[in-house]
Amino acid sequence: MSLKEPLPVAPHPAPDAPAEQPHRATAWAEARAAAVRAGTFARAGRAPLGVPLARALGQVLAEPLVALTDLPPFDTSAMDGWAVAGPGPWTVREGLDILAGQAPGAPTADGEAVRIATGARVPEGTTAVLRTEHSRTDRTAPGDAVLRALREVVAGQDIRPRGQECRSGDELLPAGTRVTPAVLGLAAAAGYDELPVPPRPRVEILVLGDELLTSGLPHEGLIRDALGPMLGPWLTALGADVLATRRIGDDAEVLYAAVAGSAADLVLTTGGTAAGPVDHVHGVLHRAGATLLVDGVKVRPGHPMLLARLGAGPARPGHVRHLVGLPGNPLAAVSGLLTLAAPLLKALSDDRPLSDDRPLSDDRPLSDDRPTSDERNEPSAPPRMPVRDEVQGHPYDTRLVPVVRRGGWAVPLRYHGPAMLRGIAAADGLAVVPPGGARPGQELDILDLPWPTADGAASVQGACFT
Ligand SMILES: Nc1nc2c(c(=O)[nH]1)N[C@H]1C(S)=C(S)[C@@H](COP(=O)(O)OP(=O)(O)OC[C@H]3O[C@@H](n4cnc5c(N)ncnc54)[C@H](O)[C@@H]3O)O[C@H]1N2
Ligand code: MOO
Repeated sequence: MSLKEPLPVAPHPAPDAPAEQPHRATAWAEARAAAVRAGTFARAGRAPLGVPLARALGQVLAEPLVALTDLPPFDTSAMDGWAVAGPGPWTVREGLDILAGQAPGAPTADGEAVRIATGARVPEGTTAVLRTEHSRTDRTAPGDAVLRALREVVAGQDIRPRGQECRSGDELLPAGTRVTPAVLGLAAAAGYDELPVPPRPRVEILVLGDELLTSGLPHEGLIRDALGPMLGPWLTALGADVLATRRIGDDAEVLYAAVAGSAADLVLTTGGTAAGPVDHVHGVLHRAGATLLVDGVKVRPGHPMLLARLGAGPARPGHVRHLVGLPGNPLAAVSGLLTLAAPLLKALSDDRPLSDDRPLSDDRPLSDDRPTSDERNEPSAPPRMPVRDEVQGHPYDTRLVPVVRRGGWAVPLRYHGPAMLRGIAAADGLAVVPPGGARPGQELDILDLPWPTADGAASVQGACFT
């Protein structure tokens, strides 16, 4: 594979270009759609994973739950009492009590009765179970007794016949069912040790930058890594399995080896997306034979973000891997996370069956904007809210602005600069501000954060508003 020609964007304006020229980066909504396409494409090659019952809770069934046995698996006594054969009174077969979990007892002959416990296998020849409290035994001689019924006995009473609930091979639940505690119980009863669930997307985070410290205070030009501690938990909250967060520095060789050797479905890099002397992401992608699907997005902050398809990597032949390059500025990285990584991961872990109305591809021309039915509802429409205050817009690009929800309004927060996290840390979501800005009262899409927010109440305290 090679870099796509022509590139869909020119991320860096020519030196003599006037400021604020519309660049050829991908429009924000189209970039999200491209990320969905990438996730959907990668999903097609993923086989369900068998996980032990205890780990399946909360996931969805990747395949229908088909009974592996008849339920009940044998004719079962529903009560403690007597297995009887034919009409009474019955001769009691002493010393042959049948308990649950035992091998089948000897067949009962017409006119015989044998003691039986709830859940025990009903012996062949049994025509009914007589509850203890509906019976009387009269001793006729030492070791001999006769059993009499105190009520009418109906054939088959208190016997749960084999297969009453299901036959082996019956579909008990359809694919896509959420695994609840009750589903775990049913699955265990039906013979399952493991359940087939969609594999969680595996993500590896590569944090670039020689200037980053992992502890202590900034000093001598060095700053704290704000993205390493943030991205892993954020991706986990999005349902990903985070394999590792690795600090790579600004070493192109180490970055190449990490990208080429990653077994993850999604490699997420931070920093190094621009054109500075140590911004190695583009060079490494080129060397790795990656296909750039999105190279720059018309969004502020975060416009140098990118999405690429990588070669298969070490995990298995045909493994579809992608890389999302997040810009280094921390709020720009959040923007890339919500624009590219989150929709890709959502599509990758979507548990609805794939449609077959059009061959899947993650790099069909941007001009082909007819959605497949897999994409039709994706990314799912975010909630909308009126914005309380005027929000300044970018002339050509979408803006993502941290907001709190307060009294039915989205209230924009200060400290929304590309390098700042103070706004997003107090926010309930990010408002999507169209090019040109928004008037007070204008309805805006709000991107939710993948954790419970206080919907204003707690976040407002100490937050600074524009
Ligand atoms: N000539 C150009 N320069 C820049 C452009 C451009 O289009 N042309 N875009 C600017 C924009 S916008 C952004 S955003 C950044 C993106 O830069 P990179 O992705 O290459 O990121 P870095 O240069 O590595 O870092 C940028 C900035 O962020 C700080 N940083 C990086 N990683 C972390 C981290 N883990 N935690 C905290 N802070 C981090 C880094 O120290 C820099 O200050 O490029 C502009 N330049
Ligand atoms: O991505 Mo940058 O300024 O747009 O932070």
